[in-house]
Amino acid sequence: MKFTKMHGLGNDYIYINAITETVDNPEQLAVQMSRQHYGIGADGLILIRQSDVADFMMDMYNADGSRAEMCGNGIRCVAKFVYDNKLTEKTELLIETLSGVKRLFLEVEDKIVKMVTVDMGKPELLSTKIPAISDKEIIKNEKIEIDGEIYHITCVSMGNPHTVLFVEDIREVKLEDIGPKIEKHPMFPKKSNVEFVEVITNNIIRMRVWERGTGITLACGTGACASVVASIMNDYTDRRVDVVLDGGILTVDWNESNDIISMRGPTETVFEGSWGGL
Ligand SMILES: N[C@@H](CCC[C@H](N)C(=O)O)C(=O)O
Repeated sequence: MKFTKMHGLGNDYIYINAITETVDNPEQLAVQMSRQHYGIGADGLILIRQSDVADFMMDMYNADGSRAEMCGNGIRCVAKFVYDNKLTEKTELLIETLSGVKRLFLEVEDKIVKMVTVDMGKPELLSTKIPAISDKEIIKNEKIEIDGEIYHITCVSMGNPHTVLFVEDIREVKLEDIGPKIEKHPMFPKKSNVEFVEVITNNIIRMRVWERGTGITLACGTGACASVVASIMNDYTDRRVDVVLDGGILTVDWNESNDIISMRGPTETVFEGSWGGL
């Protein structure tokens, strides 16, 4: 089976053209391929499938084999994959996900994809839709207690669930300790991605992420968008923000007139290979 390893700001996935390759058990394959030392090593697996309603479909699995509704960096890499592999010549594409169809724009110079922007759609703020169990309709700067400590959370869905926490100094956050406790907190029936954010200016935030189903990653596109939405909701930033992640910078814009979020950033192909049959 042919695969391609790609990343967006170090958020790395294994990409398979499932239009031509048969993948029987994607959940199990995601676990096997994503493992360091015994597999390829990645944050998860992304299958590119045919779509009845868009140009292509993205089918995404985290490193633990769980399926996710949306992946912001992954979908930008899917756009580069289909262009580079000549599955399309379009530089404006529609890609179906489990959270709807997204529009993508490729910036191409001399046939080389430089940057990819994705229209991520509208954020969902209703707690019932995130989903999060709460007596509040919108969870904005609400308290939760974990191990006797009080944390303030803001919850946003970008098709997938996110919990954002603002901190004074991001270097002091013990992500590997607190991340999984929030991810698996009983208030989140589908678990949650977790973002810690330090506001630098009203146009720059620093963010680190604990991803549902994967753990610490170098970047998260949906997480960057959720963090910008939470920053605006809490009056910390303007609507166009550079999000500084461990792996690089994503530019996120929450359009005031149509409520749509766009996200722009780089994508890279690392290598190609074949899996199995040895
Ligand atoms: N890294 C992704 C998000 C991947 C899915 C996430 N872990 C989930 O389970 O919701 C991104 O760039 O958005």
